[in-house]
Amino acid sequence: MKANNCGHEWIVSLTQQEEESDLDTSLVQVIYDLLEVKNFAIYINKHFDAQIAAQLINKNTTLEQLSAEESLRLVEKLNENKVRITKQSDKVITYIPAYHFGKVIGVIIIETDEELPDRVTMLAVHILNIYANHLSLLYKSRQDPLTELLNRQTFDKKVMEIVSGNGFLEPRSDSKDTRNWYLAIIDIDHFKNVNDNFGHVIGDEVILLVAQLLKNNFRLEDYVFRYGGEEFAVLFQVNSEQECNIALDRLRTNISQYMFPQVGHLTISIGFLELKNMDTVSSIVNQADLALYHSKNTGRNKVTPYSDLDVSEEVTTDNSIELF
Ligand SMILES: Nc1nc2c(ncn2[C@@H]2O[C@H](COP(=O)(O)OP(=O)(O)OP(=O)(O)O)[C@@H](O)[C@H]2O)c(=O)[nH]1
Repeated sequence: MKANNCGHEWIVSLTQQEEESDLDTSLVQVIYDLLEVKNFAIYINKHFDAQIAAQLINKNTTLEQLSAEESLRLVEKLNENKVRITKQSDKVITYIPAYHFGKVIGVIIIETDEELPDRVTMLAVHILNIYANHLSLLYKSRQDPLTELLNRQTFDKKVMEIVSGNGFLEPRSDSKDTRNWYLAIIDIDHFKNVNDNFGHVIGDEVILLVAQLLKNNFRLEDYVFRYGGEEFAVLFQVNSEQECNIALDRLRTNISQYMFPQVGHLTISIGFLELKNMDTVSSIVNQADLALYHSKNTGRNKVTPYSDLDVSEEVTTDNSIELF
């Protein structure tokens, strides 16, 4: 895709993307067209969070890949300089930062024989700005407005991406061992009483506080969703079902000990399962749901693994039935 001098076609190509992965593909193509060299690597922090390492967008780069620590350090360094150029033997390395609201959220590293013309560097800066703005819009469209957790539409997509092995969610980079993906469905117990006794505004505040407690109890790279009104879902990686049970039980205890303003103490019920050998989002959710119902039906304030259920009578054979 060639562009005229102002890069109009490139801007159109970036801003028409509705999926993050398509936006990334478009950025890689645009940068390639602009530079006319293949020796570049694009690192972007998709979480807009300085504590999380920027991830490599063009995985087939010919440049040596940075570790998480190196990319964190590089992004931090670029906060002090706009574009940075270094010379290494006969190579020129150009670092072009990607900004979002004044914060560096990523970088393009380019290796060339000669210094890049100023016009090319400036166009790359502008393209990265447009990319970052569009990325942030897509990011916001995936969030629930009250809690800023990921929304239900994003949940379906992410589960599908995990079980289809499309690699949208990568294995945790700091672990050598194999971690598996788990889904937990979490529901506030007797939440109707909160609304009835304290009103919907306090009810909303409770939902917001539970959302924050959930976020605090999981890692930044885990995915926490507002699944429905007072229902939440979490996709996260751990080594074993036992480890998963311990983590979720810790969350259950933390919430039961938390003093909600005006309302006092509340509890949550949880059902969870490992994501494996399952093909539809609804079958996965149905199973997590059955485990959650078990927690509800056996006294609430509990964590139930789906694998603990005697499912012979309970599992529906019709995957189209949503139990939520
Ligand atoms: N304030 C507020 N309430 C909501 C929201 N979404 C759903 N609800 C309320 O959440 C309540 C859910 O009630 P139920 O499904 O009966 O469940 P529960 O009272 O939590 O009881 P158990 O789940 O059986 O422990 C209903 O009263 C809904 O109106 C929301 O966004 N804000």
